[in-house]
Parts: sequence; structure tokens; C-alpha cells
Amino acid sequence: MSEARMILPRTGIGLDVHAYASDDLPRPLWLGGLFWEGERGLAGHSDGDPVAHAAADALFSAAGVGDLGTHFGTDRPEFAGASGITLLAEAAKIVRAAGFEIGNVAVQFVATRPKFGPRREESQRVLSEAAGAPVSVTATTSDGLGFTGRGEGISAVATALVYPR
Ligand SMILES: Nc1ccn([C@@H]2O[C@H](COP(=O)(O)O)[C@@H](O)[C@H]2O)c(=O)n1
Ligand SMILES: C[C@@]1(CO)OP(=O)(O)OP(=O)(O)OC[C@H]1O
Repeated sequence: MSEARMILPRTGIGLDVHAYASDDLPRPLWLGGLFWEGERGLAGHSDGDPVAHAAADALFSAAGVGDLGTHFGTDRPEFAGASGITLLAEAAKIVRAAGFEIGNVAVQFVATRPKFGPRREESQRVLSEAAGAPVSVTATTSDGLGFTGRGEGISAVATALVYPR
């Protein structure tokens, strides 16, 4: 690899989608590292937090070290019910061990509920602490269209920037 290429920052992308849990097996909603009381929860092997998962995948993607499935596969019983914050902190550790520092992570999720604005600062603080770098979160409703509009699930997309240490 050329010297210039070795010092260039690298970007990554992550996308995660979780369906709502069925009414027969209700779950709490974890989104953006926060518990949302009274909101319908998402299905998943872990806590099903698509914001934290998309952020972790963007970090793996930027560092070129695989993805969520590579590091926290659903075949790993120790990750059953794992918090998205724990997975994001672990992802940041793996990326740093691979020789990178984290510039920032930006996440946007698509959901009609919950209303995110009032808790944005709290969510960003929790996620940034886990990543050890600034994590910003935005939200959009998709105007009632698509699977989110139909109330089927929540998606999140993230980008990350890392640079060699
Ligand atoms: N779950 C959500 C979704 C959106 N917001 C905020 O509302 C703004 C307008 O939403 P659009 O879908 O019309 O883009 C958006 O920019 C967010 O500030 C929210 O807080 N929670
Ligand atoms: C996080 C993991 C592992 O517990 O499980 P899920 O909570 O199902 O999440 P998903 O984003 O579908 O896949 C990644 C898995 O590795």
C-alpha cells in the first residue's frame, strides 16, 4: 500500500433493520441506546437497537474488518439480549485494535414513533460514550410510506469515518 493511501481517512456505511416484535412476544423498545417506555419493541437476537447496530456496522465497514455478523453472530449465545451500547463499545474496541482512531459516526433512523427530538442529546451522549467518539443521530418519518409507514419495523443507516493511528 502506498504511504499516501495508508494515511488517508476511510469511510464506512452500515444499514440495519428490525421488525417490530409480535404482540404474542412483546419486547421493550431500545433505540439509540435508550429505553423508550410504552413504545412497541423490536425483534432481534440482541436488544434489536438498529441505531447502535448501524453505527457498529459503519465502524466495521470503515476499518474493513467485516461486519456485525462476523463479530457478534446470532450463533453466539453470549450476545443473546446484548445491549446495542455494549455491541457498539465492543465494535469501537475492535476497530481501534485494528489500528484506527474514530473520527465520527452519523446515524439516521426511519420511524414514525417515538418522537426522537426531545431525547436526541441524551441518545447522542450515550452512543458517543460507547464509541469514544462523536455520534450524531437524526430521525425521519418517511412520510408514512414503506415498511415503516405500515408499522412493520424501524431501519437505520450510518456512516463512519476512521483514520489510521
Ligand atoms: N421519529 C422521528 C421522526 C422525525 N423526527 C423529527 O421530525 C422532523 C420531520 O420529519 P420528516 O419525516 O418530515 O422528515 C425530522 O427532521 C426530525 O427532526 C423525530 O423527532 N422523530
Ligand atoms: C446483533 C446480532 C447478534 O446478537 O443480532 P440481532 O439483534 O438479531 O441484530 P442484527 O442487526 O439483525 O444482526 C446482527 C447480530 O449479529
